[in-house]
Amino acid sequence: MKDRSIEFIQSSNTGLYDNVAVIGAGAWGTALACVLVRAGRNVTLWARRPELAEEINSTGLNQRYLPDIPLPEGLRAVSDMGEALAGAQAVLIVTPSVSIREITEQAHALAAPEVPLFICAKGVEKGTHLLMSGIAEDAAPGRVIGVISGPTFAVEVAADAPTAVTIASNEPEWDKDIAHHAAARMAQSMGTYSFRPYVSNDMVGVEIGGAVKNVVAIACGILEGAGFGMNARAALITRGLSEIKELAVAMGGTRETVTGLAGMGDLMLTCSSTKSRNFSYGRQRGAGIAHDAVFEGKPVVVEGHGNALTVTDLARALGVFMPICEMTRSILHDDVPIGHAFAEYWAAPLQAEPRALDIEIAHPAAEAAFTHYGSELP
Ligand SMILES: NC(=O)C1=CN([C@@H]2O[C@H](COP(=O)(O)OP(=O)(O)OC[C@H]3O[C@@H](n4cnc5c(N)ncnc54)[C@H](OP(=O)(O)O)[C@@H]3O)[C@@H](O)[C@H]2O)C=CC1
Ligand SMILES: O=C(CO)COP(=O)(O)O
Repeated sequence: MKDRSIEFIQSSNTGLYDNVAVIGAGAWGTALACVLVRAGRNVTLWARRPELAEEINSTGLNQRYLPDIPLPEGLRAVSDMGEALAGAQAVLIVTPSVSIREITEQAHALAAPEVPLFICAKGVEKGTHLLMSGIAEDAAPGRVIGVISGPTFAVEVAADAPTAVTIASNEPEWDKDIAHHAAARMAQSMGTYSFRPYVSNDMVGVEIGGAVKNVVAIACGILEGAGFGMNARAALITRGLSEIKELAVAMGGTRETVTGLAGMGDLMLTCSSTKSRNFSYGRQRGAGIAHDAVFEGKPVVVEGHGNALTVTDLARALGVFMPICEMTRSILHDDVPIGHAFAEYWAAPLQAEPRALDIEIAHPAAEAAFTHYGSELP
């Protein structure tokens, strides 16, 4: 049967957010601002450095974050957050996860109270174990909070390549009044011929996918850098999905969301391309390059590095076992040699698939795995 509420949205523009502020002019913030301009919205992009705002306005480029990609006409950048938020009907917050609390507090103080905030960073906060939406609910009490996530390399989105995302928000009873639901309004406000948003009311499921896939992508990169083949990568992606599923369900999300764009979609993308900073970081570490020398020593946002700690802290607190994330944590944060960490994972007692069956069988060659990988790898 046809979904009549969706039909209503398609035939109505009353719910559009005409004026949108995008907070953060890095790769992802600038790419999302491009989408919104192409969708016909009035967009103000906030850059914390005035010289970056000036470059975007005067050259139509953001060379540091999106080299040589022409930005659409009509995109206006400012470095005063108050100016960016004046008149905004919706706000996208697109800075790295460690800055989301501070930036959300600032935006909350400046934006009109009815304006929803959509968080576009991926991660879990250190100490509190909060997802990005949880931080925002803390930092901006009483406000509608949404998230945008999915398999989306910024460089492709900025270049107008076909891309699908999931947009979720924290409003109750969204199915009863979908035309006025913030996720649906934002989906309609930013959809273009190339950019296809899906809507969801499972923020937790959407966010767990985004946070954990970066950790698994580092693990996949490490194994590739260390010389493993595609079989090992496929195993990690699949078992990584199982870890995402277990954590999401423990947090109140659904398995279905995890198999969607923001879970499986983003996991597949990030674990299989050197366009991913997380995968590339892992690949360099796997090839024996020290943390400080990765990306030739230039600072690059690699969310999975810090999230290897925060995701496993969260999982431990909930009693969820995430062996791939634990392996990654031990390599990145506890200096465990890659071969040893991998053997620890690979030589664990054999289990059922799915793991919910809770069966453990002795590994017939656990010692050999330690001998083999422990001595073969860096
Ligand atoms: N790039 C991508 O393909 C995608 C990224 N994301 C997520 O989006 C988030 C942002 O990533 P991305 O845009 O790629 O990162 P970038 O490194 O490209 O840009 C980061 C931006 O945030 C600003 N910034 C950094 N630290 C702070 C701070 N403490 N306070 C305020 N602004 C700050 C930077 O400003 P300055 O230039 O002044 O340093 C820069 O404008 C991450 O969580 C990432 O996982 C999600 C989907 C796709
Ligand atoms: O989140 C992303 C793609 O969906 C971007 O991945 P990286 O941060 O690894 O580049």
